[in-house]
Formats: sequence, structure tokens, C-alpha cells
Amino acid sequence: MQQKLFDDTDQFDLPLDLLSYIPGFISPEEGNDLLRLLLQTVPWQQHKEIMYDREVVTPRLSAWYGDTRNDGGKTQAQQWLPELYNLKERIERFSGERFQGVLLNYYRDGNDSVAWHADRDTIPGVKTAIASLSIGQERLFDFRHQKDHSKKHAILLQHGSLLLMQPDLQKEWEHRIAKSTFPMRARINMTFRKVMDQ
Ligand SMILES: O=C(O)CCC(=O)C(=O)O
Ligand SMILES: [Fe+2]
Repeated sequence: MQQKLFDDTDQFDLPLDLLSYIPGFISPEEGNDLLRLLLQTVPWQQHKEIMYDREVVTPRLSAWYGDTRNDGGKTQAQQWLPELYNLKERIERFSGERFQGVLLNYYRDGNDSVAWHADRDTIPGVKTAIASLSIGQERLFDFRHQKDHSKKHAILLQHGSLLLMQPDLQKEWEHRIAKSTFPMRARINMTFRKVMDQ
């Protein structure tokens, strides 16, 4: 377990209308098979990003599957793997949303992380819903209000869980996966995203 960043009094700030958390969206067995498959077959890459005006190497590996997205061409699009396409269809049926791509993030150990951010528009100027499926090591997903950092919360993203984020979450809140000083095994997160308005 990772140390909890926020204490339980922060529960009051949880924007319940903007998030839904579904533990066990896929079974532990399916999650294990998927973890093995993705670790072996994805052409994982470490990207560069601008952080506080400096170019830094991202402390995680990533890959993009599906239709080309508007991100300045940093992440090369891979053809859908059947397993990822199947998950996309199940998540679409469950959520009523449509997605055309998935960003995969691979956190190798507790040193890998993603810094505070709100997700950039995959359709310029449009905040969209995002569906985030996690497998492997459970990690804490912290979020805080962009204008009032005292409003904050953390959710433990368990193996096989799905987190549905409404568009306004990206408008008003930012999120991160913090580094951990506890030993951490591999985790893969898949964020299904819209590329077109359909
Ligand atoms: O790994 C996660 O759960 C979150 C990843 C994330 O925030 C992103 O890809 O934008
Ligand atoms: Fe994000």
C-alpha cells in the first residue's frame, strides 16, 4: 500500500458527480493475462515533456493505440490490438461514451509517476470524458481543485478497476500518480479517449 496523501476529512471534497469508480470491471485473471500481454508486446517508449519550461524525460513509459490524435505527433499511433479493441467496446457499452484511442502508461516501479496535470484536449477546445482502466500494482490517484489546492482527494486504483471521468473533471481538477517510497511492482493504466466528436 502507498501512503495516503490526504486524510479522511478530505472526503467532503470528492466531486462525486464527476467521477465513478468501478472496482473489478475486469476479473483479476483477465487483468493478469492483459498485463503479461501488454508488457511483452507493446513498443513502450519514454517520451519528453515540458515541465516548468524545462524539457524532461517522462518518468514512465507510454504508447498510443487507435486513431491518430492531435498531440503534435509525439506519440506514434499503433493499430488496435484485438484485446484493447474488445475492452474499448465493453467500456463503450458500459459508459455510453464513444472512444477512438487509448493511451497506455507503464509504471515500472515506485519511481515512475505522472506529475500534477489536467488532461489536454484530444479534440482541440473540447473537454471530453475519459475512461481509465488499471491493471497490476495498485497506486493512489490524487486529485485536487485547480484553483483551491486545499480541495483534494485520493482514490486507490485497484487491479482491474475502471475510473470514469466526466469532462468537467479536466476543467476544474488536476490529478497525478505520485512516486512511492514503498516497493511497487509494474502497473499499466489505459486511458480510453475521444479523438473525434462522435
Ligand atoms: O496512470 C493513471 O492512472 C493516470 C494517467 C494519466 O493521468 C494520463 O495518462 O493522463
Ligand atoms: Fe491524466
